[in-house]
Amino acid sequence: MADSAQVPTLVYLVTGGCGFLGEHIVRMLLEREPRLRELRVFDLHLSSWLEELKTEGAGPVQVTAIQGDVTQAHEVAAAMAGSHVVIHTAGLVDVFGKASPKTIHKVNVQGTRNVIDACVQTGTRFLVYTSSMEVVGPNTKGHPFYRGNEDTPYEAVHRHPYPCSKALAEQLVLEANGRKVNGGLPLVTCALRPTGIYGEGHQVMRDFYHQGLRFGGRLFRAVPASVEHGRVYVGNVAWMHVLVAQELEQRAALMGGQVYFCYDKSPYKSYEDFNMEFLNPCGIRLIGTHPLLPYWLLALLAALNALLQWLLRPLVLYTPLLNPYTLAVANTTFTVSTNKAQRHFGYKPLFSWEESRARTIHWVQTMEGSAR
Ligand SMILES: NC(=O)C1=CN([C@@H]2O[C@H](COP(=O)(O)OP(=O)(O)OC[C@H]3O[C@@H](n4cnc5c(N)ncnc54)[C@H](O)[C@@H]3O)[C@@H](O)[C@H]2O)C=CC1
Ligand SMILES: CC(C)CCC[C@@H](C)[C@H]1CC[C@H]2[C@@H]3[C@H](O)CC4=CC(=O)CC[C@]4(C)[C@H]3CC[C@]12C
Repeated sequence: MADSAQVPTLVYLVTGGCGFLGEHIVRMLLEREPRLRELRVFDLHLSSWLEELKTEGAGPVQVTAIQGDVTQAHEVAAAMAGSHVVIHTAGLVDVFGKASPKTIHKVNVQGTRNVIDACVQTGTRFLVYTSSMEVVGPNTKGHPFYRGNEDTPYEAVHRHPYPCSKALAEQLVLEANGRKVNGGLPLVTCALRPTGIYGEGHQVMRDFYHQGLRFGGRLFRAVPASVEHGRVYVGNVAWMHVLVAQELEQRAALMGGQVYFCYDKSPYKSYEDFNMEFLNPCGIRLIGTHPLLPYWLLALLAALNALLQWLLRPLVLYTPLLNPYTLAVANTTFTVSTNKAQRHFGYKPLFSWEESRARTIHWVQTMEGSAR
């Protein structure tokens, strides 16, 4: 990438740029990448905020909205022609059985293959991939991953289509590092592994909030408070993507082919206790210091939900929050403690825990249908 502090020259493409994380990446790039000339936002479904951004919020940067499908190689290649950096965040995030395993594989694995091939074909040299903590675990055996880092040994065994697809896609991205792209220069790739992301726009948080409202401002504890979950604020995940994209050229030898967990100063808590950091100030209480139902009963209900999903599939899509996979993930400690991103490219969280919390609470309070 040419160093051009004065004249913006760079063209970025963000796949999945209209999603929860994608929107934050798009806005962060506009705020924090002064070398940006054009920002291409590629997504299956284009959002209305993009139109507003194009007309008002982008300053001198040209924002180009591209409605496209990562599973269609020609669409990806056409969108990518002439771009310098790709942030590939598009993906099918489904642990509830909304999509078939085949579709999840197609979008997450074939889609990623198409992005890599398009880099090679069009001569795009820098690829940042949004992977996931799920590539590591929790594994099917429920082994805890406690304050682990990128080098912590862990038996990564997956059966669920989502983590399987993310693991395969990440592998493709890492193996592509060093491949010659059109023009003869090497591709530089990197994968970021967020833990559970939270913040403005988080759909699962929205669901929990509305469920709490339906139950008269109450949620019932389902997971022991002792099970810790790694969580990271969406603004910090977006900032990490932008920083990696900015540093990949200068530090290609160090960063190329590497994985980085996304982390910040969010506290380690159980999934539910963490959510209460935001939902409590919005009028929702978590009932019980221990799970109200014993684990065996929850496991039975989860299995029943899975059976119902299968039986009802020809008639209706039944996708409850509780299924054997979500129960297992929610009940397994998975926390990260690392400074690899700081050592390799100087990452420091842009948002403190207090700011991340305040922003998320504000979002819940102003959400459509909120109690205020
Ligand atoms: N939400 C979370 O807690 C975590 C998410 N991730 C990863 O972060 C990425 C973004 O996730 P979220 O923003 O949470 O999900 P999201 O569902 O809000 O965003 C994904 C975006 O990709 C787009 N997309 C889906 N299929 C597409 C296709 N075939 N072609 C083009 N665009 C397509 C969707 O329209 C959507 O805008 C995903 O790759 C996910 O695996 C990783 C760790 C945690
Ligand atoms: C009622 C149940 C007992 C509790 C339900 C909570 C679950 C819906 C969520 C608990 C842990 C979440 C996952 C975790 O944060 C890791 C993830 C990483 C990703 O890349 C995608 C999302 C997710 C799988 C996330 C999904 C919801 C949970 C399973």
